[in-house]
Amino acid sequence: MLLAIDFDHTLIDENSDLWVKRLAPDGKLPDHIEAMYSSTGWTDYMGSIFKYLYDIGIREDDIRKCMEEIPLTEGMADLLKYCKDRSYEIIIISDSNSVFIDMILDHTQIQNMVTKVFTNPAYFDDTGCLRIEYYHRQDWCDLSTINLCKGNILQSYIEKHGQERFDYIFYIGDGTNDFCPALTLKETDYVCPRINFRLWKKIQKLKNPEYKESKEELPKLQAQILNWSSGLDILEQIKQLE
Ligand SMILES: Cc1ncc(COP(=O)(O)O)c(C=O)c1O
Ligand SMILES: [Mg+2]
Repeated sequence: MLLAIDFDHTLIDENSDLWVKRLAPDGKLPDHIEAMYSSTGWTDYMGSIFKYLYDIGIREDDIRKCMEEIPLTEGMADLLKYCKDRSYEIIIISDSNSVFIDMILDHTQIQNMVTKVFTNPAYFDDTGCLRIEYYHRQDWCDLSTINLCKGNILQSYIEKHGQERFDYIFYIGDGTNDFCPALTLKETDYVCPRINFRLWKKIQKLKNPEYKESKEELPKLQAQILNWSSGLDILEQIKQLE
């Protein structure tokens, strides 16, 4: 069994990149930084936010405390613990960054339950400013951001470790950037969209008969769909498969 889990709004119940903005005065960033946001990639935008926070005196400890306030999503700690106890593999694939994810995994004591984290590498430089880099630079997938294609990461992981090792693969996510990995799954796998979030809405639309009859060429989703609002919904399904 392989569990591939998104981070923001999936493992944690917030978006860590948006959450860090509360360290700015009144939670507001200068317009020229906000103007850098792009839905095709937000790594440069986040890099500018980190530089700005550094310039106004925010340091590693402030960022850590800020990250430690973010709650895990309901049922996720139970789901991870159950899977870890059975030696199932758990990977995180996220377009956040390695510093935020490490801080939160350490604080919530789930670091040792996770086999591997795939995300944009980040570090505090010699002056103490948080820096972020692209996970990779990609031009093959227009469902993904330019710096991170989750479908490519998931499939590379499966190929590297051997498809036969995983009787079932669960991909758990919430956002539009989780659609690409969802499309790479087989009929025996499960895509788990968080109810009422963007991935769920996208998949609902795909299954709608009216949309099906339209002439638009539809992406093919082969995996079974397991909608969820708590990690326990996914845990229940895993128990049924055992
Ligand atoms: C600024 C920003 N950070 C992070 C994310 C999502 O990251 P993740 O892949 O961890 O859900 C989004 C999604 O739109 C975003 O806009
Ligand atoms: Mg997400």
